[in-house]
Amino acid sequence: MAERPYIVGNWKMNGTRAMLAQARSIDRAAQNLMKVEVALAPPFTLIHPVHREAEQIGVGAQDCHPLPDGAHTGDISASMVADAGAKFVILGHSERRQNHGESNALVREKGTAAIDAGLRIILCVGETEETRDDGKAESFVTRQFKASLPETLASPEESLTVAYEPVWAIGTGRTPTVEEIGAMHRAIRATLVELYGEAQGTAVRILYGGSVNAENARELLAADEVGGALVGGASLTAESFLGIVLAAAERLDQPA
Ligand SMILES: O=C(CO)COP(=O)(O)O
Repeated sequence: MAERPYIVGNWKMNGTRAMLAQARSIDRAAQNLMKVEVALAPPFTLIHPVHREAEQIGVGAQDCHPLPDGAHTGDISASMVADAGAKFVILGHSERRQNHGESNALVREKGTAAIDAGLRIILCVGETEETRDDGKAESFVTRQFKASLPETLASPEESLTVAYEPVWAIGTGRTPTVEEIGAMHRAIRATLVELYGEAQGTAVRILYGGSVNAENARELLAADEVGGALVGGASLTAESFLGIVLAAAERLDQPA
């Protein structure tokens, strides 16, 4: 695992101001676990309130529009989430690809807009169960990843995190094996090195996401090339999320 693991909670369409107590607890605990980088991506409505609570953890958005402003009712731009306190944005999540028909090309445009607005991006990729059963998971994800990335990235290490989230593992309680995760993460790593060279390509963190919880985190975080986790359901309470953060911290203390 990378030197400083990155554990990110994606609250999806969950959370009202009552959830701020969870964010506060997570932030306070993270202050004693500095060797793990902890972040939350609440819904748009809570970005600024969570930002105001957070002394230690990073705050991000779950999406942004590719344009900076204009007549786009109901949309939120990258500079708007940055203004609210977001430091990063999750892009290309499979729920957006499925529910909003987001193409690789649109994800790429959003990524470019986010970087221009000074945000880091967490770019999500992942195959469906059918694609995995066909034996095409790695080739699919590699192609999806290349086509979703912003065309140029001045500093991939600073601006990019990749999240491998198999669609069939999200919210299902099912996860790939450690070997399957390792194989996919090695394929993504090889693509990063091909695109950005050895030094930059090896410095980008690759997170695993999909049914990560406090019980399985230790095992999943031990897979090859896993630099942290993107967590959905188990990030909604401080107790379960901090269990994952602790697993990441303990993993660091063990020999490889
Ligand atoms: O989609 C996810 C995080 O972005 C994973 O969600 P779950 O952890 O609920 O499976």
